[in-house]
Amino acid sequence: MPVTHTYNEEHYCKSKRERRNHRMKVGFIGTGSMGGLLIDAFLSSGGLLAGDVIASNRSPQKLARLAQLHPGITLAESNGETASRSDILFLCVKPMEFKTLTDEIAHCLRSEQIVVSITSPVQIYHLESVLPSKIAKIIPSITHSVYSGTSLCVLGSRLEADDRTQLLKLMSHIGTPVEIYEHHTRISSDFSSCGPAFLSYFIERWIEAAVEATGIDHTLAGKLAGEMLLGTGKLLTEGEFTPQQLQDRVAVPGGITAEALNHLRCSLDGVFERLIATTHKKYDEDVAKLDSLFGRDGITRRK
Ligand SMILES: NC(=O)C1=CN([C@@H]2O[C@H](COP(=O)(O)OP(=O)(O)OC[C@H]3O[C@@H](n4cnc5c(N)ncnc54)[C@H](O)[C@@H]3O)[C@@H](O)[C@H]2O)C=CC1
Ligand SMILES: O=C(O)[C@@H]1CCC=N1
Repeated sequence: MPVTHTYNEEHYCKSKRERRNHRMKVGFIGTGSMGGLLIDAFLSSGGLLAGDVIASNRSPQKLARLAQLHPGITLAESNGETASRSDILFLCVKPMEFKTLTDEIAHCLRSEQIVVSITSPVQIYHLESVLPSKIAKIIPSITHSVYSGTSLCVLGSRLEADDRTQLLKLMSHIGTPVEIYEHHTRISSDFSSCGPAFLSYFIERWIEAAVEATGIDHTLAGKLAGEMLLGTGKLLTEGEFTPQQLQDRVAVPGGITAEALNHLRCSLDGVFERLIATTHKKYDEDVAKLDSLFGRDGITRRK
């Protein structure tokens, strides 16, 4: 998307006092599934007001729909406009779309702005090598649409203590921000971001088997499973149970749960090792492609 506007930068050159009073503008480039969900969640949670949000997207139809849902947000005419007017800028496009986007917006960004990638394989070093701004990676989760789950935060070298506070405070409106090492991004997002899909698959197969074996109503089984997951989640967080403690508590020795757990132990042997190998293989492939797109030469990769 070409930059079609030149901006009056006066807004960004205010005195410190004026800047303190200035409401933060948060930009979103890419308003698809995740960008749209983040905007919805920030606005409905009260974390942001519509006037704080500026957004752009490759397809204008999605932007128009967003504006209908959230009157008062600013629809930028270009990614350059979103970039230049944001204090915090979320890049919500897919990994292989990052290089084209950063090429487009690099000249619109400044050193005091914070740019956040929401996708796991894009590394802090990729973005620090091509953008002048402070860089963070925050991997969100679909669970944020119900103000739940963890957002995984990796903070780049240019962020200062105030930036960290500001980002964590913003994310705390829609979930629980957790700082992680960048080299644990993949395994952490296996749980927090992919987990809802993995567990839903497990539940779906269980429900299908239950319907087939017993004729229980599908919707009822879904309700039982969902409520059970919610309660289990609460016990593992607020209830301070460990997974092992929960099993011990439910599985009476010699009882039905204990017998079924023995079956699961055998049947699931190796499943999670293979799951982790699968996500990490795909991640490594994506990082390698991004290294090539961003020009690996000259980039110092931090482990
Ligand atoms: N789905 C999930 O639960 C999670 C997804 N993510 C990550 O979020 C990223 C985005 O995923 P989705 O939102 O599902 O993808 P999506 O395809 O629904 O949304 C991407 C949006 O970006 C727009 N776009 C692409 N290039 C653009 C450009 N140059 N300028 C402006 N707009 C552009 C597209 O038109 C589209 O609307 C992915 O990298 C994914 O890994 C991260 C955490 C969780
Ligand atoms: O980039 C990622 O790792 C996220 C997690 C779920 C989908 N995409």
